[in-house]
Amino acid sequence: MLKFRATLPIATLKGDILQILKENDVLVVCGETGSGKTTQVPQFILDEMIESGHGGHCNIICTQPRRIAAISVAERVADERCEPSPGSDGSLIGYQVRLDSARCSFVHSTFCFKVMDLINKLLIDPNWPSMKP
Ligand SMILES: Nc1ncnc2c1ncn2[C@@H]1O[C@H](COP(=O)(O)OP(=O)(O)OP(=O)(O)O)[C@@H](O)[C@H]1O
Repeated sequence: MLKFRATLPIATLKGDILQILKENDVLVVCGETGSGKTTQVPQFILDEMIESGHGGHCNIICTQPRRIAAISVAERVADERCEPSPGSDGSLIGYQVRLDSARCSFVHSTFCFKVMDLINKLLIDPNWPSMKP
């Protein structure tokens, strides 16, 4: 999996992406379909936060247009990281699609949401997700 990830076009841009994110609040990434935007960019950020000792404060939300895509991306990222299924004990990855939630109670790292569900959640609680110490 690590070798596969390194072959994706976006892999060569990891350093640039992280550097730009340090200096800016917003980064727009455009690339060919399958180049790794969805599965890799959240992992670049997550790994950087873990390596710098801030993994516990890291909260990444990855929205997807469809329910099946949200679940599939979460499962794919968990596979790539050799982690248990999304939402299982010890997995850093979770997803939420309407009432279908696979999310660890103690880790808040990467969530794949159907985009409308995220908007609804934020309309109910603009402070969501709250950072945990
Ligand atoms: N569920 C999966 N099963 C197998 N391979 C996958 C899966 N999801 C992604 N991949 C592989 O990972 C690569 C990167 O996928 P990713 O979804 O990150 O690309 P993307 O740039 O976000 O594409 P898109 O613009 O279509 O959303 C794909 O080219 C594919 O080879």
